[in-house]
Amino acid sequence: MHNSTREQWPSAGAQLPSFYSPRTTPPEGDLDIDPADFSLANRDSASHLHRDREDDAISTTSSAPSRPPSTLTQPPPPPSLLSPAFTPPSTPGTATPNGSNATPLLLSEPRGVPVDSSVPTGGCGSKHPKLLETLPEVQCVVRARIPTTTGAEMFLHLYTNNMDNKEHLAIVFGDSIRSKSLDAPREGETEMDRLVRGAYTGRLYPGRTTSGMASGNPTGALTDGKDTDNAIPLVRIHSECYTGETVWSARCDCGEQLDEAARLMSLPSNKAGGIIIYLRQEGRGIGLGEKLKAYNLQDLGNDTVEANLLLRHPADARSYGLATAMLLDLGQSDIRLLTNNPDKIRAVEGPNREVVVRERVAMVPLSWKGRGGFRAPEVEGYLKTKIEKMGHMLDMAALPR
Ligand SMILES: Nc1nc2c(ncn2[C@@H]2O[C@H](COP(=O)(O)OP(=O)(O)OP(=O)(O)O)[C@@H](O)[C@H]2O)c(=O)[nH]1
Repeated sequence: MHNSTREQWPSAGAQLPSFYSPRTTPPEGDLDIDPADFSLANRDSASHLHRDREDDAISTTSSAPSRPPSTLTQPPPPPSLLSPAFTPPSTPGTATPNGSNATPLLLSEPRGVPVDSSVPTGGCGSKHPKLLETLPEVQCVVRARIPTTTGAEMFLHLYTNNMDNKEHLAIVFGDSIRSKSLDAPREGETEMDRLVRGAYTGRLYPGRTTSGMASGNPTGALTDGKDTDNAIPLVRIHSECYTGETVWSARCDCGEQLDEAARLMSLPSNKAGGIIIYLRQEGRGIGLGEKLKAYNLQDLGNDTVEANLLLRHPADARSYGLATAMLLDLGQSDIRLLTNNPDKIRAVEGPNREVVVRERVAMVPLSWKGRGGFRAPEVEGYLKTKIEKMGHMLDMAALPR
């Protein structure tokens, strides 16, 4: 009944939120987009070649999964639709430090800006997300080594929890980060059981029979999961996006963000390792079916926030308690967070700041930096709405030239 009401929305004008006023022009007009900017014929072949070489350099020195080649070899964009004017001026924490002169930006570790969510000027926005009073319980039930197509290796950790029935994931780069719940001995289990569920040290090889951690305390890894020099690992909290990660959607940059996070965490200079917490909250928590309806509403002239609200969903229906609990299980109470989303910073810290975000590392779209990425009117509108309506901290003016 509820659903059918939603589906009849176009003729049910009386049910629209009071703020809703249909656009009279398509969004392309609003954004002043010239479709020719996106045509193949308009590409600059010289800069195209230059970027191909740059991408080659990345693949030999760093190793992270990447999008299909076609998304990496586009020319630099004409002046972006997203100008610095869209970014709120002097928002604390929006600055993106330049890469060092000595190390090429692509190969250097990303720089972060210090943030402190406990003070209003701490660079975490002004909103106070509603947090659960207690953190959910999580358990890592299995992990496995995943060699990736570019040579990087990571350990995929699969979690269960007491809040929902979904399989949330932690993608872990580096050897020093371990899950406490995975490593804890289980009653009655054999060494083979431990090997099969991934609770071992080092690597598996044919014929191996011992986990290397019979005492429940893995040799060669610190129990607090921290690297020896106490460096703070890079963390990305990523929400599932089937369209952007699997079916090549150019409506959002989710796939590119996932790849870029993996690339940064795989850099040899990133000694502290990295974690991508992959949460199963598709479509900012509204699910794939509802997100596809939102896409249709976007094609009818609404932005991403308006489309959610028209479907009677909040602009963002996500929560991050599971991410907090998973980070704690992985031994991380201080992190550097890769995000532009101020709500995410405070939310991932948990109700009692169980995890503290020490630095924010900006997630700048690759096409803004003139090194690959992709452009499309839809993703430009998506990013514009994030900045204008959701307070995302992106500052074109601070980018290195
Ligand atoms: N409802 C809705 N969800 C979308 C749309 N486009 C992408 N998403 C979802 O947005 C989520 C991606 O958000 P994140 O990658 O966590 O990024 P973010 O919170 O916006 O901020 P960053 O950390 O700065 O990237 C995924 O769950 C996508 O499925 C859309 O048009 N509508």
